[in-house]
Amino acid sequence: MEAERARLLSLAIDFGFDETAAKKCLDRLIDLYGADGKEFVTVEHCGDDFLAALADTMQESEDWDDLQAAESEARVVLNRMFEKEFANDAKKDSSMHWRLDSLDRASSLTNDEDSDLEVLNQKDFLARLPGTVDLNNGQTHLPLPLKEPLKPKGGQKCAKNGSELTYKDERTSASLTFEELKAMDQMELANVVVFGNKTFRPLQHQACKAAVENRDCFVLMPTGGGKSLCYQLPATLHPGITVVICPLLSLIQDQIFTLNVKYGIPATFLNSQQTSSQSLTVIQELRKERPTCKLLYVTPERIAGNLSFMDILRCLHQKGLLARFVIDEAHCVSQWGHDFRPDYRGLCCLKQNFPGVPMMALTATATHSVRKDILSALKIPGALILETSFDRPKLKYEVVGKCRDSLKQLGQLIKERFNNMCGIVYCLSKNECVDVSNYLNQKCKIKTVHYHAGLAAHLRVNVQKKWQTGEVQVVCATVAFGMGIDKPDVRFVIHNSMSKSIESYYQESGRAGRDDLPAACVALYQKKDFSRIVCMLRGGNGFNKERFKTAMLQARKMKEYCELKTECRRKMLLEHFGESLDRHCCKYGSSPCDNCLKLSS
Ligand SMILES: Nc1ncnc2c1ncn2[C@@H]1O[C@H](COP(=O)(O)OP(=O)(O)OP(=O)(O)O)[C@@H](O)[C@H]1O
Ligand SMILES: [Mg+2]
Repeated sequence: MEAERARLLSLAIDFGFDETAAKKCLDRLIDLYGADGKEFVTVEHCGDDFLAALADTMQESEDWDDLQAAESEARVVLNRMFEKEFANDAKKDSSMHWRLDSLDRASSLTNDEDSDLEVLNQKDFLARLPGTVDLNNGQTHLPLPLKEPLKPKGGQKCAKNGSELTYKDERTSASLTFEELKAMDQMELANVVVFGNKTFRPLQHQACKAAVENRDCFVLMPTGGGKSLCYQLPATLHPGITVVICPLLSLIQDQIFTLNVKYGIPATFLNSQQTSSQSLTVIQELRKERPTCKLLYVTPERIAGNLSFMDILRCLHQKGLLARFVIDEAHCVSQWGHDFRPDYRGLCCLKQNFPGVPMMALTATATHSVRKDILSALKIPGALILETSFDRPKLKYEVVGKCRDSLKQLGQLIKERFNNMCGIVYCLSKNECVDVSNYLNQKCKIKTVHYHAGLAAHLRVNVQKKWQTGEVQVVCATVAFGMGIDKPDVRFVIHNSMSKSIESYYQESGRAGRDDLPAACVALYQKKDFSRIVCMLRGGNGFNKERFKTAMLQARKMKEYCELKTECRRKMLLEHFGESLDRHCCKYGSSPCDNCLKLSS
């Protein structure tokens, strides 16, 4: 008993809990188990329960962030977009078009009655671009892009099994010649003309092709790898509607805006929080003989067990207009994933009810067991699996032990290594981001702003704008910052507190270096942060014992990452996702992790 007591105490201390509080809590636990249950008081039997009880007894001084606030704001924004659109529609007597005059060119390709690209041959297609191409004159150039012109980029590399794929000059303000356009297939042309991309990124073309061939497929690509295009492009080529299941309103908001406003592709949404008149308008559109919208975004609870929605899908299917189901952020399907959502489990009904309708599932974070679970839950065991390496070779992974004055340490780190560079500092709670931001501003004269889900929507937009335009250097944020944020030149992501899982860490740190230039991912670590994670997991909405255990396992793995002494951090991250890496690739690569760097020096 004494030996177990000592083990449990050392477990608590190892996880950063205060020793006196741990002793008290352990005495209570031993009392609870009583004389008969003594043999069960072991680390193996009740280690997690002990840590959980300990977390419960700790003073709740932190304001944990959750995505609820961001979600309700997104609902308001979506509602506004919706109302505005339909107010305009009443005037122009058309439906489901979010047109912008400046994007008429794109709209004319996708919104017109007979606009499905498949019915157009290449010549027709080009001829429909107003005043841009003289088909009798091979020299004429088609001006790009429909999106904001971006400067040509350096080659971005993606290594898979030793082979290197390079993608460069992704979007360019340079024009393409007629010859170049003529040599393109239908998908390449749509990529250029509708989406403003010069080339496909690795696997995008294969994924689009699989979709066009109506195959079920599972796409695994790193964060920011370009998964959306894999289903948005085929949606513009196919007749009918692509139904996209997306877990968060904030992600839907971002996609709806991009599709309608940037690309001129009509897209709409249904969620359980719309007013009945709003959903009725969408439903009427869907029930039309020939609906205009090409993509329909829905949240998962809209599908599972919803008979009226199933009926709408059935009607679309009967008319041959149900093009595809897309499950974005598919890791939410799996209980073993880092972001399990019970409603995603109900998506099995899609294949059951519509076996002939192809399905595409996409994620950036799935271990091998999660993948298997996703495929079986969605009932697509034979899906074509398309995966690129999760490696981000230009990201330098490091862990720095926190000193006593950790804020000073953070300020110095930014000043010395990332002076005037753009970055994100991730914090665990709302009050932590406010404190860190204030300290960096006042004591270190680093221009920062804070961001969490509790800020009003207009403040959040403001913060994002200031950071995006470079008016401030650093955002101190909770995990609420990141969804839909796609800034290319983030040079560093520092975790001021440990992430709750390897998956979250990979996603959050992956916001660095999207321009494929070197960037640093630094985790500041101290044991105490683990106990904060335990408190957060205990306090989370909809606490559930089983999920707590899974979350604890995930957090432990993250702790292991932070405590690696000599092993390669990149290797551990990749192995977590089932990918093997020869350590030499990190050690002799362009951005070795801190441990590999130590080895070579
Ligand atoms: N072929 C391409 N050429 C140039 N830019 C591209 C291409 N494909 C996608 N992009 C751009 O890359 C960015 C990231 O794309 P997207 O949001 O689809 O990534 P994602 O894989 O869904 O990332 P996340 O895992 O964060 O959701 C977007 O700005 C998108 O416009
Ligand atoms: Mg995405």
